[in-house]
Amino acid sequence: MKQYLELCNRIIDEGTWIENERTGKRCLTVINADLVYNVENNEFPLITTRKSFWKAAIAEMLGYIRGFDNAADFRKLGAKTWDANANDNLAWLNNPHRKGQDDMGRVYGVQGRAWSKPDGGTIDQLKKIVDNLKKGVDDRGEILSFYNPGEFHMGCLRPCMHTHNFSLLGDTLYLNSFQRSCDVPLGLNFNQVQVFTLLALIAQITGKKPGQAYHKIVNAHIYEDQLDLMRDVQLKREPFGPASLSINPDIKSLEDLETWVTMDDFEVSNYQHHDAIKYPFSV
Ligand SMILES: Nc1nc(=O)c2c([nH]1)NC[C@@H]1CN(c3ccc(C(=O)N[C@@H](CCC(=O)O)C(=O)O)cc3)CN21
Ligand SMILES: O=c1ccn([C@H]2C[C@H](O)[C@@H](COP(=O)(O)O)O2)c(=O)[nH]1
Repeated sequence: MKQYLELCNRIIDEGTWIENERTGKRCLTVINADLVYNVENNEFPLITTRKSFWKAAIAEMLGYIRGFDNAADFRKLGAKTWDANANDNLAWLNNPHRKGQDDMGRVYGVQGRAWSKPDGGTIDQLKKIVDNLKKGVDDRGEILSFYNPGEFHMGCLRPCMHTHNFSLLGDTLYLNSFQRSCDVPLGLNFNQVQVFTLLALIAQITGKKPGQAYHKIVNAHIYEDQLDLMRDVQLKREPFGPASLSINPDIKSLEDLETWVTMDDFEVSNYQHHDAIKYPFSV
């Protein structure tokens, strides 16, 4: 929580106003932030200075693991987060690659599970990583990358958290996650939960101990219409202590994650929080 608050304060104290053409809004922006999550001790990085809808964040991550390309599938799991980007963005609505209502195109999980090879067929990056880690192998390239510039024109949004790089030291699993662009009031609240949970889940299904997760953010911003709520409401509140996450121990394989897992398989304890804040969302 401390590192989140420090980043928010840093943006407010030192940020530069930058025009953003895609959304038509100005963003108060800083470059580079490094966050660390202690998965080993189960210090779940939930924001306490407002209510965090952590189940939707995990649902979104599970949808990426499953390779979803449709906002309706995310909704069924419990995340409404892709509705606007799939259905309310004019550039995407007019894109000939859009397959209809709720289609997101070739984004995130599609790249992670079915990256198109120029010579035909697809690559399942996540399955390769899980198979290797299960065998105790780290080939120094255990990388899940959603960033495929050759297919940006076939998706509704370029991935923000675009690369997850796993490492094994003995039987401890580490994760470095890279994010190019971060909506700190809305997106980061979710992304922190996702980085933590991704390491916890992959460690669980590969039989490894989770260590630390390192989260690198390049462009960290607050949109102009979010600034007052962040500065005058959220940052005026006193944070509470950390929560912890429990994951159903029956989840033992990638196939389990792909088939029967729901949000009922995740529970949070000791989550004390202030009231929800409704931040404006920019499409
Ligand atoms: N401008 C922008 N910010 C983002 O954070 C973002 C995008 N666009 N586009 C792609 C995804 C979608 N994400 C989202 C979308 C919506 C919420 C959101 O509305 N959160 C609310 C309510 C959540 C709920 O009720 O489930 C929140 O209070 O956290 C969060 C992240 C993160 N990403
Ligand atoms: O997981 C996510 C996904 C998206 N965001 C934010 C970051 C930006 O505010 C927008 C994406 O806009 P770009 O113009 O493509 O950078 O979505 C996030 O914080 N986390």
